[in-house]
Amino acid sequence: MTAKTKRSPKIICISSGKGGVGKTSFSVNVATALSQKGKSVLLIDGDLGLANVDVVLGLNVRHTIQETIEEGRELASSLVEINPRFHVLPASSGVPEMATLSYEEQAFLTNSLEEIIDRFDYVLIDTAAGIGDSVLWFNTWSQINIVILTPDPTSLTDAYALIKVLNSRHERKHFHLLINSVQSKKEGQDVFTNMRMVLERFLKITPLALGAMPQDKNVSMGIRQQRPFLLGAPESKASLEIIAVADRIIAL
Ligand SMILES: Nc1ncnc2c1ncn2[C@@H]1O[C@H](COP(=O)(O)OP(=O)(O)OP(=O)(O)O)[C@@H](O)[C@H]1O
Repeated sequence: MTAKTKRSPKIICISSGKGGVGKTSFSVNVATALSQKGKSVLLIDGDLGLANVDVVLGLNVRHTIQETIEEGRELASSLVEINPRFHVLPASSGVPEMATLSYEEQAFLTNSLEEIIDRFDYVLIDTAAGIGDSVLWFNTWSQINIVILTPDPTSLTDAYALIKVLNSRHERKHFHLLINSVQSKKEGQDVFTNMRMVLERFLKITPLALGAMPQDKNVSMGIRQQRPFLLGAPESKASLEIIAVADRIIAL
């Protein structure tokens, strides 16, 4: 692919409501899997004030999205190449004001993003936790909304709250659920069925199942080693599920 090749990327937002449920780990690894399958991927760190995609990948970041918003620096200058088919757009950490962009800043960032994304097949956004403005805005900018939840009841509650807000205030109707840290396939199915019943009953939304990631020590090891578990442990249960999820994303 040359830098000038124009594409029509699929924009995919990855959110959860609750923090610490595995968004960043999932985003980094599914981006790696898509790139291994020959797709050109941009992963945006959408946690604008408390970024960690760069940490999980062990990147040496020179410029971030913050400099585009605050100084007008060209967004393309912040792109970090992981490999020719996988780029990252890092954000800043410890900058609280980045978490709440004004309407003008959001519009400026949207325009800047739209100038660079047509080089990619997939644009993935790893959002912040919670249901703050930037989370809602990235979700409405995207075509595909992935919501990650774990079997933990508080995770279900927060995922439901996120979907409710996106549905009631932003008219989003289609959600793909990724159940993370399950002990068995059955547990993943049970959590999905439970969430689907609640969403159908109270919001008239029928979610789609994207997959169930097993609890796997290779996931936390990958984070500690600052390397995708898909590369460090390609035969692990987590890697096999990530590859299956990447195939399902390609089929969407
Ligand atoms: N499938 C899994 N098996 C084992 N550990 C996991 C799994 N998924 C995530 N974890 C662990 O959970 C922790 C949080 O993961 P991660 O940082 O990806 O979550 P997050 O949702 O991005 O967090 P935040 O909301 O703070 O951005 C990490 O220590 C990670 O190793």
